[in-house]
This record gives sequence, C-alpha cells and structure tokens, in this order.
Amino acid sequence: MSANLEIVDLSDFENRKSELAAQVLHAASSNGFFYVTNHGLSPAEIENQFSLGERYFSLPDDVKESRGFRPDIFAGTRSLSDTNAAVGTKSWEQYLVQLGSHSRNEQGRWLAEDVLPHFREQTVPFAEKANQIAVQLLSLFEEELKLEPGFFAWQLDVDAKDCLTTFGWNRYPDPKQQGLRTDQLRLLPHADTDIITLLFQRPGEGGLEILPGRDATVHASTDPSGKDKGGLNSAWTGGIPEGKWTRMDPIAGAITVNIGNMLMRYSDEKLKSTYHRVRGPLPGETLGERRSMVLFVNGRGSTVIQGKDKAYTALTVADMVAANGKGYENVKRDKEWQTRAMQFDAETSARPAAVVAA
Ligand SMILES: O=C(O)CCC(=O)C(=O)O
Ligand SMILES: [Fe+2]
Repeated sequence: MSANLEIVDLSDFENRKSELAAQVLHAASSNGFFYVTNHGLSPAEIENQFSLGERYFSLPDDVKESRGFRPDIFAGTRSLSDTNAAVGTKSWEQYLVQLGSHSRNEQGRWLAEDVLPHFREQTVPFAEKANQIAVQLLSLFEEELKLEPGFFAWQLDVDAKDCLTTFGWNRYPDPKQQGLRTDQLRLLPHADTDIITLLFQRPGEGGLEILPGRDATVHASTDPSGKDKGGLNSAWTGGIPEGKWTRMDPIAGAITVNIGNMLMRYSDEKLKSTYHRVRGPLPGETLGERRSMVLFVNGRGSTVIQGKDKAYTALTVADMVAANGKGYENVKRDKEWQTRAMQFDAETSARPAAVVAA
C-alpha cells in the first residue's frame, strides 16, 4: 500500500505552534518524511546554493579529492570512484562540509579559498538559515519528548565547539552517460543517522523514494543477518529492506524533511527514521542528471542521545556519526552486498496514494 504524503505549511509559525506540533508529530510518527512550505528560504536563495554546488562539481577530481572523506566526522568528498568502491556503481557523488565557526578549513573539509573563492562565506549563511528551520521544527517535538523548551536551539547551536552538523551537495550523473545499467539504484536504501534532515530537491529531477513502515529499528530487529543491533548504522550493513516504495517527488518551493536515527532513539521509536533510496529509470523513462542538497542536523557531538523510556542504550551524537562512517567504510569490502543493495526492480516503485495538506 502506498502512503499519503503530507505538506506542512509553516507560515505564521509563532501563532500556530500547537496546530503545527500536531501536524509534524503525525507526519514524523507515520511516514517519517514530509514536506514543508513557507519556510523562509526563497527560491532564489536555494538556486544560488545549488549553483555553488555546480562550482564544486565542475572541479577536477584530484582537487575535489584533496578533501577526502573523513568517516569519523562523516564529512568531505565522496567522489564517483569512492562511491564506486562502496556500492559498485558510479551513480552518485557527494560533498559534505561542516558548519560551525570552530572547524578550520581542513578539519571542516572546506576547500581552500583560492580553489573556490567565496564558497564558504556564501554557504554558511544559507546553511545557518536552514538550521534555524530545523530548530523551529524540532521545537515542536520538545513537549512530546519531555525536553526543556529551547533544548534543540541549544543542541543545534552551530557555534558550539563540538557542532557536527553538515551541509552537502549530491550529484547523480545521467545513468546513460555513465554507462549504468537501468536495473540499478542511484543511491542505496539507507536511513539517516542524524536528528533531522532537510533535503532540497528540484522539480523535474525526481527519484527519491521512501519505505513507510520500514524504519531503522524495525529493520534491524527483523534483519536475519543480525549485523545491526539497535538501528545504529543500518544504512550500511546487514539485510536490504524490501517492499513497495513510495515516490517522494520534488515539490516546487517545498523542503523535504525526514527524521533520522538520533531522533528515533530520542523518542524511544515514536518518531520514525524511514528507509529511503534514489531509484534508477523506470522502463521507457530517461533520467538525466539529478542534484540535491542536504542539511544533516547532528548538532553538538558530546550530547548523549537517550529517550525517557531508555528504549536504546545511551550514545553520544559523535559516537553515532562515527559509527555511520565506519559502516560506510565496511561495505567497501563486501561486493556481494553491494550488488544486492543497488538492485532496482521497477515493480517496487509506486506513486503516493495522495499528497495532502497536513
Ligand atoms: O538525493 C536525495 O534525494 C537523497 C539524498 C539522501 O538521502 C542523503 O544524502 O542522505
Ligand atoms: Fe538520506
């Protein structure tokens, strides 16, 4: 059965908090994915941010790779050859940089100013605005999670010394140009590790799909491989989730939002960290290049994540980020897993039952 997808209109936020809290709680505890509109970032600001990504992607590979991927902080360059090593196709590349005034260029994985002039100075304010949207959204969960009012504003402070929030750009090359088989995914099924993710997609560049009901915990507990206890980094190990996937297509002006494993753990699994993937072309369909941008909201690395009911063991944000990085490096050794993970069967892809106002 395919899902109803919900659009949450954030206009007049301050006066509509209780109504909005009910809406986001419903969306986060069912699909774990929803759209937000009237969030305060203009189409021009978002397009400008995509164009900064273009400047990065058009650099020569060796320059991009000079800020190689650091699994411990889950930031840096995942080039086409790096993802090829991890999933066996050159279907995706990603660049992740750390926010926070504390992270020097190299540690935060920023390329030098002479390589990408004014790149950091334009990206940080955009990402900080996006981070404020995340603060607003998360404040709506504080009462339900029995957290102090203002907790997430504190946790998400990008000036904190241990801030691990990252901003990133994804590029999925034209599968045809890359010589990719049509029965392969462009991004493998995974659940995000963070508290919440803000995803920017462009109309006409679809492909994202979600598997409602299959979250990181459900997956881990039913995975016969038993490799991923507690849904810690199920993104990168163990069984491959299967079922009918729902297309989460781009909507003009909307940001796509999803709950990550940290918030799932914080909420003792009330809020769902749902599996998602980016699909390959359906029969008769040609997919060109796809771009997306992400804000992986982790916040302060030293904060201990545990819900009031203690459904999961206590782990810090930094532990969870590093575990995800380790999992990613592990899959490079498992070619058989890679082939299975990247399999795409058009039969598994469905349109949403409806896209509705929350
Ligand atoms: O490009 C997309 O739509 C999905 C990206 C994603 O899931 C991720 O970067 O974690
Ligand atoms: Fe993701």
